Amino acid sequence: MDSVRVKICGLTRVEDVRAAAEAGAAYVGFVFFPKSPRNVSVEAARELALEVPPGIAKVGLLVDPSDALLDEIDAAVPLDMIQLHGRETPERVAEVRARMGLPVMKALGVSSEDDLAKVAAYGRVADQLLIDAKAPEGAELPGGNGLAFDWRLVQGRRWPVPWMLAGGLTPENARRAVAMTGAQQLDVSSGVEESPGIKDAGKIRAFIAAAKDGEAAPRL
Ligand SMILES: O=C(O)c1ccccc1NCC(=O)[C@H](O)[C@H](O)COP(=O)(O)O
Repeated sequence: MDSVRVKICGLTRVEDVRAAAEAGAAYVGFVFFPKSPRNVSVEAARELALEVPPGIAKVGLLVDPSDALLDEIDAAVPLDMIQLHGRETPERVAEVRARMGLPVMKALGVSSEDDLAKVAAYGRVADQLLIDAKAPEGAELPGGNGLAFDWRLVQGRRWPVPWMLAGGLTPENARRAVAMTGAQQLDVSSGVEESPGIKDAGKIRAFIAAAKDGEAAPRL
């Protein structure tokens, strides 16, 4: 079995990019969402992206982006993947994918079985799915809230494309998350922070070690 792959999302500092790379992250994420404490400007994202060693995928996270913003990012930031974390329709996912010429990961917020009905439609247009906890009603942020959903909802499920588990993951629960859901990819943001937008190198290391260890654990 391949090793579990981890995405460290919401990086804002060069030292955090280095910590993620040294710890063995497979993906790093940059958030373009002004209301987020993890928001980075296009210029800052470019600087951070240039620090990422080859072999680690650089993901740009956007929420219902305009074409103008996509074009600005495309011109300046060397990304490998786009993550769409808003209310993008399957048609818009396909448009963004074509416009950027990059693979797209579509985030789906989950709180009940009904939310998983969208998997088939998005699986036809997205390259990957990010299965995250649904943001609470009225929340400022559509993701990065440190909330988990009931992992039993994804146990034993077959997926049309590769997927990542997200939402409320921490160094303490990452091993169990892998063992329980069979996820081969985990995405984390607030669970490896010392404060919003500021990552903790020790937590990043502990998270990635726990995620990889989960693979060897008996399935729960
Ligand atoms: O992290 C943010 O600030 C953010 C803002 C707007 C949309 C999405 C955002 N984060 C999404 C992520 O990819 C997170 O890693 C994912 O939701 C899990 O977050 P957490 O529960 O904090 O680990």
